[in-house]
Amino acid sequence: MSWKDTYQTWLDRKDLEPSLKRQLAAMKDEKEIEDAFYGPLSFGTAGMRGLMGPGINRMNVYTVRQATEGLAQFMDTLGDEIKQRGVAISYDSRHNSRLFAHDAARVLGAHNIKVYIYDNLRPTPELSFAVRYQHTYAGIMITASHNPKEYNGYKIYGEDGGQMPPKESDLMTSYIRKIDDIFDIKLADEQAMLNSGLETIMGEDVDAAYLENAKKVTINHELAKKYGKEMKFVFTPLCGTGRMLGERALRQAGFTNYEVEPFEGQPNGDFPGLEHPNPEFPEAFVRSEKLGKQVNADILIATDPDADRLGCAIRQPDGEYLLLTGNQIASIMLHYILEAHKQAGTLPANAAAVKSIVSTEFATKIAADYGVKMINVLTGFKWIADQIHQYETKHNHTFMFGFEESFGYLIKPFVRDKDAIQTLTLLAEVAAYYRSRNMTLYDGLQELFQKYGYFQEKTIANTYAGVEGPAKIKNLMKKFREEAPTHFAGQQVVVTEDFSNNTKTLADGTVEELGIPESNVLRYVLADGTWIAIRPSGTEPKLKYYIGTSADTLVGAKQKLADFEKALQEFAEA
Ligand SMILES: O=P([O-])(O)O[C@H]1O[C@H](COP(=O)(O)O)[C@@H](O)[C@H](O)[C@H]1O
Ligand SMILES: [Mg+2]
Repeated sequence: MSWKDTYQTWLDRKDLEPSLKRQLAAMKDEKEIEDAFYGPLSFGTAGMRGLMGPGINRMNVYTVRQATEGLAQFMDTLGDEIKQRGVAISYDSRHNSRLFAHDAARVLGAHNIKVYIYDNLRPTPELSFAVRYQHTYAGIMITASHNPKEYNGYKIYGEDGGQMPPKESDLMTSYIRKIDDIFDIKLADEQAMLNSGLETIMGEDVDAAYLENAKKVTINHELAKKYGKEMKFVFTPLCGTGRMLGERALRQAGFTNYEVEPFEGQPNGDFPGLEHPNPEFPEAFVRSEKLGKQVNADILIATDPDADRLGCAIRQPDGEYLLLTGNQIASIMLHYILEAHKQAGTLPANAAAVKSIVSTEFATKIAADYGVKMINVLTGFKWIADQIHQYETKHNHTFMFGFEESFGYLIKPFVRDKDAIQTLTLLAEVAAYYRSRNMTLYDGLQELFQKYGYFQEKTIANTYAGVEGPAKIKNLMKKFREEAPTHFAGQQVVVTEDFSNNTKTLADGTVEELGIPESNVLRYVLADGTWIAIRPSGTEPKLKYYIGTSADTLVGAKQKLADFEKALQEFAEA
């Protein structure tokens, strides 16, 4: 069916959900209509994500029901035991998240599949936790994470509590694609589901169980006791889900000297004043910085709307706040975890940490210093969860920490996705650790730079929206592959890794295998150790460039980063 035909079938539906009907009637721009109807939403790095509105390439009740119907039909083939184990569901503060979550519950109910759903919004990591806690077969999280307010999304989890890896999500997609009439998906009555016990509401019971597990994050209880009250934080959950669990976790860990940014402490799907409610961006700290200066806070901490990402700004000697990168936050935390365990004599001999291939080598160097193995995986926290699963089955490593440059970290594996709630308490402990040494987090970072080298990284994400977007991104990837650069800013490319065909090509032409699942990623290693990676985002219409470099001085490293960025842009635009 052409996009025009699909559009017509939507126009013809008399019973279309009223708000979608109004929006459809108001759509006049042909490009916009084509974009909404040209093809179905795909499953990317973190499930399905897109603009809300009418159309098959949009998040709305019909596409949510369709995705859930695919999951339900797949679970039908697995038998009653799996269906009784059921599916856990959570949702964030976005518009329609609650509605989509309950619609998903009703679709599952129509297939006689058990549902566990939260009584109110809850963070993504608590959904991952619920899958494991309730032993469900799958999980659904309704969120578009840190995307602008017009977006929503659908993350799907497997029974280990990790987001579904591509093999399973491709299988799911094949079931979803087989559904021809998205307007004819059966919905059960939720009251009847509740009465019969097919649906269970989760709330304080699961929160309490999560918080009990969260106690394991603390390594040195003395630090919070001695220094917890001396340090001042500002915490902003950016109008999302992070506040309730975040505050409880912080308090139980002994950190009570904090303020919650009052406006952003309230869940609000409009995210007023936050075009991107993303702790990666300075705009996320505008309100908390103001409050921070008033109350003289040492640290500002922001969690994204589904509370899986965390960003932080630290007070510098001049009184201004410095926004740390995800790579820096991760490196500081990894160093603390390893150092604290070493001091306590509890660092396991088979300790391992996991990071994505586009994350900093600063952490690799720190891990090596403690004799800890660093394992690299593809982008997507599901790959970190997959490693943890492997360690458990093979008993070969003890998981110490996992992270991605995109502000995602996991400390204890009772959750199998990035977890900003755990991170909140650990970061507070790290700050207390430096306080115990009469230092700030800022001083701590400088100390690590001096010891391991001045590492600097940058992620550049260029947007290619609309119908032509995917082709533009594809052409740029093709250009890098076909006109393979030999140098960037005067440095020779000594290794070219193409993850799409599992090859690692050395300067002398020797080809080796990468041994990582295939993915559309290119990565270059230069003669001076700098690395550059390029990949299309799986969550937004963007092409992402990542650069990581290091030098003996901060100024030197920043200069190198700027030179490589310029060379990369010049090559892409030539
Ligand atoms: O958006 P979130 O916080 O759910 O995070 C999601 O997207 C990030 C960026 O992915 P991409 O570069 O493909 O856009 C991934 O690193 C992360 O694993 C995934 O859960
Ligand atoms: Mg998020």
